[in-house]
Amino acid sequence: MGAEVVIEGLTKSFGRQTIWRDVTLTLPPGEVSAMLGPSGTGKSVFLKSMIGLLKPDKGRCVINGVDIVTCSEHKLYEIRKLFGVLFQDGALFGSMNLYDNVAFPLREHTKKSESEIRRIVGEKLEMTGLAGADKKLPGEISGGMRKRAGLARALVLDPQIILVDEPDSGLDPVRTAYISQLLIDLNTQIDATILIVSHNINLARTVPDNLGMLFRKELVMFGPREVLLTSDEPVVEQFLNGRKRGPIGMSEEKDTATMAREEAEAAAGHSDGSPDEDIRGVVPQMQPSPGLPERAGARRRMDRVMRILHTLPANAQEGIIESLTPEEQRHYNVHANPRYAPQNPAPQNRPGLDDTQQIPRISDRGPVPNQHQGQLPADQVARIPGGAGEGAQPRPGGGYFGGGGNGPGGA
Ligand SMILES: Nc1ncnc2c1ncn2[C@@H]1O[C@H](COP(=O)(O)OP(=O)(O)OP(=O)(O)O)[C@@H](O)[C@H]1O
Repeated sequence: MGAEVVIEGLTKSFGRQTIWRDVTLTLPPGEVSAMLGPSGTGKSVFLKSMIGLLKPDKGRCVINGVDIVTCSEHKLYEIRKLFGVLFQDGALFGSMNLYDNVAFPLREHTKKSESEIRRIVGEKLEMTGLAGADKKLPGEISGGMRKRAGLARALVLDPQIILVDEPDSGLDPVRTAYISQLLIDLNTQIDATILIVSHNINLARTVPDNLGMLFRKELVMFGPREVLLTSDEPVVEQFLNGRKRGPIGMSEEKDTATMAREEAEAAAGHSDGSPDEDIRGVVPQMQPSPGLPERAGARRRMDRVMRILHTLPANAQEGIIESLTPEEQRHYNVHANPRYAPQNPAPQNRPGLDDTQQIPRISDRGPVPNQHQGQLPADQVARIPGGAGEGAQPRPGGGYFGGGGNGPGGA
């Protein structure tokens, strides 16, 4: 399983310019997380800080018990070997063919024989769909292939943590879907902890287990995907819907007067070309390709999220319970909230829910209640079995759920 990354109070400035401050989050081991944020909010700086390429001003970033902010150069060198990084452009050496590019970290960092290197490189090229392209130069292949070659190279040292900087940059939506699938498949196969930085809405909605967002030099939120996907936080809502109206402006943020004017114009019927439909709500997550086993990270995440369910905003709780199959609802001893079902005239059929459990999408229900204020009333809170004692049940795949668990800020 991949390594857990615990980040506490991380702050980074360049001179007098603070990029972000007091970022605290935990990347759960073996899960896929994504960090969103408008351009220039410091997402790439965040990735570089995580591998020690940039030094934060304060805070901690702890991996396998080592705080990479304060550790020695030697320790940092060792910790970096746990990482595989896919930079935006693949960062391939232009004069080397794909084989040599992918073999490079093995030749640099290990004493493996050329025959062993050939085996590993062949395996990684195969995994990334590049078998047969090993003799090509980076300049001779498409942007999508360069990304996959960069990913193959990021995999050769068997990383426990994979950082991916904007996997969709320069790619069309179809190639973006393929690279997204590849990331989910890799997570299934090697169970590494993955952090993706992106501003692609579709990728954000369908790929990661956990979602976070940087804005105004702060981490707006970080937690299970359902929290962000059902949030009515204005900046999150604007971002997920790709709207001009909202706090994010052309050069990062707008003043209150501009926002008020835009609201008034919209209320008066002015269209700024933004989509009308509110796409908030939990959509199904991308599954591993057919033929691959169940994703262990997804199974662990489900157990983890069900342990912290009662701490999450009401809409997120609802989205999570709705996305469970009836068997899973029974297993976790939760049920979809019946408040909405009878009032829904034409519920969309959801796989895994019987007629009485059909619940309208959040966007079908009119205004979303503010989920950041308080908790659900006690009678509406999902009942979660307690610790490993009473109520704990064996899972089909082994192990028990209950006990422990992070707060919502810790994903
Ligand atoms: N080495 C550096 N020295 C000084 N400033 C820097 C350095 N690297 C990044 N910055 C500044 O940090 C800010 C955040 O940059 P960063 O590239 O992390 O943003 P981003 O969120 O990844 O943007 P995008 O989505 O457009 O890639 C920018 O204002 C940038 O100019």
